[in-house]
Amino acid sequence: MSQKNPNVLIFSTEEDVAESLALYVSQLSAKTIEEKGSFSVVLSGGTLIQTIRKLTLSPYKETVNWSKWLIFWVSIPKDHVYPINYTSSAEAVAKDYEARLRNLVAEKVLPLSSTGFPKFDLMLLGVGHNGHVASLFPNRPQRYDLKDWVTYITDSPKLPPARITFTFPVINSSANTAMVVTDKAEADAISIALSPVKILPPLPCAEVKAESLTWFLDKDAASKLPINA
Ligand SMILES: O=C1O[C@H](COP(=O)(O)O)[C@@H](O)[C@H](O)[C@H]1O
Repeated sequence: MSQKNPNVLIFSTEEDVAESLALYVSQLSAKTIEEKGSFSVVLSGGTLIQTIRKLTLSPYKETVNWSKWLIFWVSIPKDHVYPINYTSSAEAVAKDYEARLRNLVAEKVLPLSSTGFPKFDLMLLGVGHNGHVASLFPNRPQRYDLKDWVTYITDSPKLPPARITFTFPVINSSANTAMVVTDKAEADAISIALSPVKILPPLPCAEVKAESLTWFLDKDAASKLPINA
């Protein structure tokens, strides 16, 4: 994967981020469907779900070719996974999800990247105030998992404690990734992640890579970037 510098877009308001994100996703969807006939999209949880709301409104709800979309959830609070038997453990839920992904790759519904991990067309990620992405947290070993496609955590520092998550090798095999942040609480993490001065260990949100990586920030989230100082 060739890694270019990320594209950092800063908007005055959350509403402007939502507008721009809907346009970005709809254009990428149209281009990808024309090229390969489908569009695989990974959604993480959090406020991102609210920020992509404009895709469900006109003109996008009529113009996006939804029938060609494949949607995957990165980080699923165990209690919200209704189709899965949520009396089973987070470990079993993660294994089940990975097995389903492996089937989709075997059936050629999802391509395999040259990295050996599935390649999604678009990964939509938020960032937590401690710099986590998906459910890959600082000070938790899951962020260093280079083997699994899907892993689990039972002591998440953010509720709920039991979650499943894609691992970094999957996240970083994506063709396009949008990091969407619209909250002042994440401003410190954003400034650390986008600083040319690197800290060790890096925050998880600083470890996200993609062939095309775009940050969608509102002015609150971007308030601690040097350009806004
Ligand atoms: O726990 C999580 O939090 C982050 C940030 O959530 P937000 O509500 O502050 O946007 C989210 O992006 C991630 O998917 C989720 O696992």
